[in-house]
Amino acid sequence: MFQHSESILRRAFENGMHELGELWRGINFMKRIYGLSNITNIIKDGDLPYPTTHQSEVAGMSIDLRNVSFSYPGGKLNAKALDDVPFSIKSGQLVILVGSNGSGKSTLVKLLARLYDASSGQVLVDGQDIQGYKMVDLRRATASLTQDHHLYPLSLSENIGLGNPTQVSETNMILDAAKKGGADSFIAKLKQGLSTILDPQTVQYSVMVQASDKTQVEKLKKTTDIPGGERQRVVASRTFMRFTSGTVKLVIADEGSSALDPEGEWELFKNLREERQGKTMVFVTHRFRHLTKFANVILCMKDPRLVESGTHNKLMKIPDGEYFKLYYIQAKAFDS
Ligand SMILES: Nc1ncnc2c1ncn2[C@@H]1O[C@H](COP(=O)(O)OP(=O)(O)OP(=O)(O)O)[C@@H](O)[C@H]1O
Repeated sequence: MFQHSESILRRAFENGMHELGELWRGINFMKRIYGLSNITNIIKDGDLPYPTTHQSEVAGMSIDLRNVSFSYPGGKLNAKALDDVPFSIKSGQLVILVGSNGSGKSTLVKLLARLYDASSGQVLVDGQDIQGYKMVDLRRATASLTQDHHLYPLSLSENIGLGNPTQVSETNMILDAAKKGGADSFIAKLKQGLSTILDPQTVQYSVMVQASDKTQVEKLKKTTDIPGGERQRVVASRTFMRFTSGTVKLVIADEGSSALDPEGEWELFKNLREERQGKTMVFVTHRFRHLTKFANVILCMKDPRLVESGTHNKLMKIPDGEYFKLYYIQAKAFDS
């Protein structure tokens, strides 16, 4: 009797502690959301509409980097994430950005998406300084598919439909986007299909807890109702939904397929390529071998500089070159 009461008491105490922990996490989460409203955007907005009336409505974005250098605010003293990088991407080109870890690939695409401004040098979009354009127009014209995208505690249909909010209830468009993003098969296996609501406790593990709280992030990752590969498929489907807006002129895919199996990744890039009409595409991936024959330009980074650029055939003619080396390393790592 005593033992029974003690075990009930202990369980009640443990449950109470667990609930307290949840409450504490919830309060911290809310605090961080309210904290966001105090953050001011240090990137200055421009006033030029994009696309301008001179630009073709149907052409992809052209991009020129003029000797761009960049250091992260608060990063290591004098550490450059990009050093004197020049290149040109013509409207509608498919570009593959390669390089070893930490060579500056993600930083480069963050500058193209204007998440940061260059510390020196200039980024030109369709011949004009990127800083002159209205940010909202540039965002509307850019679709980014990265590892960091979030899912929301909404239905799968809404999670995909948010790519084009005006069409969020168009089931056929959403189904088509899910197919292109590779999410259709796993969604079909769910009892509630597209109507499945993602669990608010687990779906946003990366924002529910501090990223530095690694144990908690790992715990939530394990209990999440949608595993990594499937998350990426849903996020990719949202990108395809975004294309239905007709406003996208630049597509950036930065390791947005890293959690997919090779077949899933191949399929995703094939479907992206099929949407090329009127869009410039920049793909960042360590598994680039299957893409090389489609690339107009390959940009090869080596910390933190652009060391080679050109077609696959041109770069493979530099036998001790960086691209040549990466090509064989990744071929061994991923194709065996
Ligand atoms: N937010 C940040 N603050 C400070 N330094 C950063 C930040 N993000 C990246 N860096 C540094 O900038 C450099 C370039 O990083 P970046 O992420 O662009 O490389 P990457 O080529 O995309 O690497 P990977 O292939 O591993 O994704 C690295 O030295 C990195 O440590």
